[in-house]
Amino acid sequence: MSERKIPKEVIEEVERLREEIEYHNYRYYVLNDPVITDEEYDRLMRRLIELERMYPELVTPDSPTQRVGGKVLEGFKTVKHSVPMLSLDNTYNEEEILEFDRRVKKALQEAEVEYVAELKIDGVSIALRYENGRFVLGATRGDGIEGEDVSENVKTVRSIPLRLRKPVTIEVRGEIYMPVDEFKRLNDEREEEGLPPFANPRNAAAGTLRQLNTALVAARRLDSFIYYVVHPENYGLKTQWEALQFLKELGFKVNPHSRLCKNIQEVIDYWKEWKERKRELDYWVDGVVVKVNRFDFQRILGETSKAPRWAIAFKFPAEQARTRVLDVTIQ
Ligand SMILES: NC(=O)c1cnc(OC2CCCC2)nc1N
Repeated sequence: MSERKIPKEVIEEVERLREEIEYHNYRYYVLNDPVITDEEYDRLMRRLIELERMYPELVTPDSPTQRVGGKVLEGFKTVKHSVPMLSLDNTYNEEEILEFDRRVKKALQEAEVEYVAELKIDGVSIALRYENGRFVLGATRGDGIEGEDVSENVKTVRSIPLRLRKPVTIEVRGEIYMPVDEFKRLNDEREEEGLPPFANPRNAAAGTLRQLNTALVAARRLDSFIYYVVHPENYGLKTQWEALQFLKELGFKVNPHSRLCKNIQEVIDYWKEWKERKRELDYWVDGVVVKVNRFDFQRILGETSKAPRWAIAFKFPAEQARTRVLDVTIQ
């Protein structure tokens, strides 16, 4: 069949709808500050779905219509990480975090070292690749060297942009998590269906990302926080704090509670504050991730095969297992 000529105004309308819909996804899911009603948003999406159905050759992998899922995959391809996805060593108390600070200062021969303190989101690590600002790959951590290509499922996470606000080629990393109220709703649903409940939001997020039916993933509300730029020097970034700002400018959802600390004492103060305040959050956190702020210092400190020497997890005390039975006070 000869190539059907698609009217220019159709191509223009499709492109405009894509930009507009992705902009509203950004406003709603990243900024939590929508500027149109749900009805207006649905009307835009329905119009784009209709045009893509009339002209399937116009569909692109980064079209917002791909966010509603509908594919059932055979399996996930394996993908090699550009640089290993490292894990974190753990510390559990002030004495151990002070020891980390001493080790860092000794290796750097520095008297003062700035840190970035970030809430440790209890979710699933994810690597995201973009080419000229367009989403091309989402991969799980796997064994740190290789992960699974879960791109089709990642596209359903509304806070993960399909197109960046700058046309950069970049890889970023972060956490995909399930908000607590979605976790509760999902477990209620599973109980009604006679399915076993998920033990915690992390397992629920991991289990969802492993689904081969993307419509099912789209029906569950996963969210994200991005915290890492691969090869930050390629973008003129000198510190982790600058990297977090850059990620925000690109359109990623970045955790608003991260704090630049001028010394380890401020890190300890931050940890003490959030050990108490974490109940205010609608996602689970299991501690604080402490990172040396300057990238030149990170390069000097380097990594072991498993974890960086320039970052560490400062865990909150484990909560005693929540008893389902209400505490009964003896009258
Ligand atoms: N769960 C988190 O919130 C989290 C995890 N990891 C990192 O940093 C990686 C970057 C290099 C080693 C650890 N930061 C975080 N905030």
